[in-house]
Amino acid sequence: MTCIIPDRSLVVSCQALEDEPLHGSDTMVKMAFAAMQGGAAGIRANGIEDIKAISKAVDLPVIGLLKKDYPGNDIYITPTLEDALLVSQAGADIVALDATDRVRPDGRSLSETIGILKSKGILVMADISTFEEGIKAASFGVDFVSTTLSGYTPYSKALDGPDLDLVTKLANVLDVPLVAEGRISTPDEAVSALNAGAYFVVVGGAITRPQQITKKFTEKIQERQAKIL
Ligand SMILES: CC(=O)N[C@H](C=O)[C@@H](O)[C@H](O)[C@H](O)COP(=O)(O)O
Repeated sequence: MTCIIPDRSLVVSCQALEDEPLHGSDTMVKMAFAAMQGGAAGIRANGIEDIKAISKAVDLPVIGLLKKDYPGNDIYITPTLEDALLVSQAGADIVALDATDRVRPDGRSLSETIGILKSKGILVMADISTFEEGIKAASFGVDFVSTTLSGYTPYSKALDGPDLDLVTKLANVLDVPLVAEGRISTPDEAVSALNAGAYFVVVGGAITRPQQITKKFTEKIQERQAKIL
């Protein structure tokens, strides 16, 4: 399969929600530029404005998503077909969507949603949380399966680091590229995910969320203080 994102490469997720200090398309474009200068092969971006701005300004493939809350529903990554179409129209080269085994807010099944997107020639990344969800999403014809939501559904295990077990198991059986995403904090963890069979890795907070990076330092320093006292 020809892929617009090279094998064994790094995609940087440049996202800042409204309540985060770096929120805003100007900042996210700068983050994406910085990622490109560092050698990233692609960008993952959230929200119509950020997707438009980044895909216009940065010459890298963009994996787009739309984080949106629907009252009474837990799905928040590109929850509906309409959201997915908006992401595609905004200029995303690949549309990432929640592909967990949960009821979608628009009442469409996952297979129907994927089927419609594929009939329009849209590349789809399935964000899953378990092995079974990965197998199911692949059978519905997605182009990529990503471990994005492992640890973020009530029925998946929340680990401190990346879910390398899930990466290994899915990479072994899937015919479509398996993407390792979620809690990859160091270059060594990224390499471990590639060694486990990931086609490419997506790294977010460890590169683009300075408040998260700072917290790692302050926590270590506090731990040291606690040992001394
Ligand atoms: C669970 C969820 O909502 N993940 C989101 C998906 O787009 C982003 O907030 C993450 O930053 C992205 O998946 C990369 O992961 P990490 O920031 O851990 O490297």
